Amino acid sequence: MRSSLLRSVKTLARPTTARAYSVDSVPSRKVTVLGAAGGIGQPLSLLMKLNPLVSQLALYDIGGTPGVAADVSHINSRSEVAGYMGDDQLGLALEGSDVVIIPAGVPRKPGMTRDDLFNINAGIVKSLCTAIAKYCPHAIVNMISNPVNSTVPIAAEVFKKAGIYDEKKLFGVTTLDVVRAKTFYAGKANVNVAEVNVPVVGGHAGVTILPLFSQATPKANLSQEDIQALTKRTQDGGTEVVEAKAGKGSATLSMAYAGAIFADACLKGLNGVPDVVECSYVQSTITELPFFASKVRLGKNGVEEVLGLGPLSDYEKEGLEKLKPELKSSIEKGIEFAKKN
Ligand SMILES: NC(=O)C1=CN([C@@H]2O[C@H](COP(=O)(O)OP(=O)(O)OC[C@H]3O[C@@H](n4cnc5c(N)ncnc54)[C@H](O)[C@@H]3O)[C@@H](O)[C@H]2O)C=CC1
Ligand SMILES: O=C([O-])CC(=O)C(=O)O
Repeated sequence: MRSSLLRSVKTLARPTTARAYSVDSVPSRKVTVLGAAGGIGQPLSLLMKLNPLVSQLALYDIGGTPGVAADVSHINSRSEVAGYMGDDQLGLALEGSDVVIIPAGVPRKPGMTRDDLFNINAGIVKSLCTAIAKYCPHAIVNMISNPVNSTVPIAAEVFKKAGIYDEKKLFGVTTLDVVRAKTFYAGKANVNVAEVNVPVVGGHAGVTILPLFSQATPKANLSQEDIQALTKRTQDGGTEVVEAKAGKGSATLSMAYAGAIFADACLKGLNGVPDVVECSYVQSTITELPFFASKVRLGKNGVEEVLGLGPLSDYEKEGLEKLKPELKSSIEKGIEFAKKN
């Protein structure tokens, strides 16, 4: 799927007209980005403009979107781009949308946890999801805003209150954890990164991020010490970027890449492409927790199947038990917030 995105980018990078690929055979799909003028929003908007599965691209933010939309719209690819700014244009941005991607809200600074973003981002996510329920209740939602472990349960509660909740259509985007696990594993195992697959399960914060290196392919004979170091680096990947950016935000470019891969997978699923599987944080029964990230098969209605964990090493079993209390309390915090507010 990563290679197909790269293929799409290569195809579109050639100086061709929009007719170079068969538009007729590809369904019309509207994608809306909420928070499109931000650090993630801008490069994500660029990548979605390069995706030939998108026919309409709506870019919404509280400010700055006319400029981003004008800029991106000059790219000679399939989709028509429109920018929307401020509350009174949110409905227009969302109407008719098939996939809504949400990278809206504040990012971390050094010393902060993702949960420290809760107070500001919970309210932002709640108001955006209220608008989604009103203007595009059947859209697939890709939640990027942190803390994902809580913002996804908030979205679910908002949708339940509005009477439109469909658990098959709500996704917490954990693709960046997979992207990191693949990169770090390939480096350590000295294998071709393009061929690497590593499932990452649990949630999207610290120890709740559980990469399953015992299931990584191609197989490599890494020591237990190496596996533990890779696990820790994957769990701390976001913090590594926050510290390197030294107060100027968190991962934006790698996140835009990861967000574009996940949205592409959702669009492929909607279009009926078979066997589209990605890790995502979804409503789940594979553990006792109501939301959990695991491999998910995507289809015409969103989640087609939540796949199981597969065989775990003792180290991973231990990690799974360790992550449950934190993930449980983040889920409960989100649900409580949405019920009270
Ligand atoms: N799921 C993941 O793996 C990752 C999640 N993130 C999260 O993504 C979020 C965004 O990060 P950045 O783009 O770096 O932040 P940023 O501050 O650069 O951009 C956020 C954008 O959201 C906009 N915004 C704020 N309130 C809004 C509202 N009510 N409606 C629409 N837009 C609104 C802002 O105007 C801004 O343009 C953060 O919460 C961050 O923690 C970041 C990296 C990875
Ligand atoms: O670490 C952060 O705050 C942003 C994030 O979620 C990530 O990079 O994985």
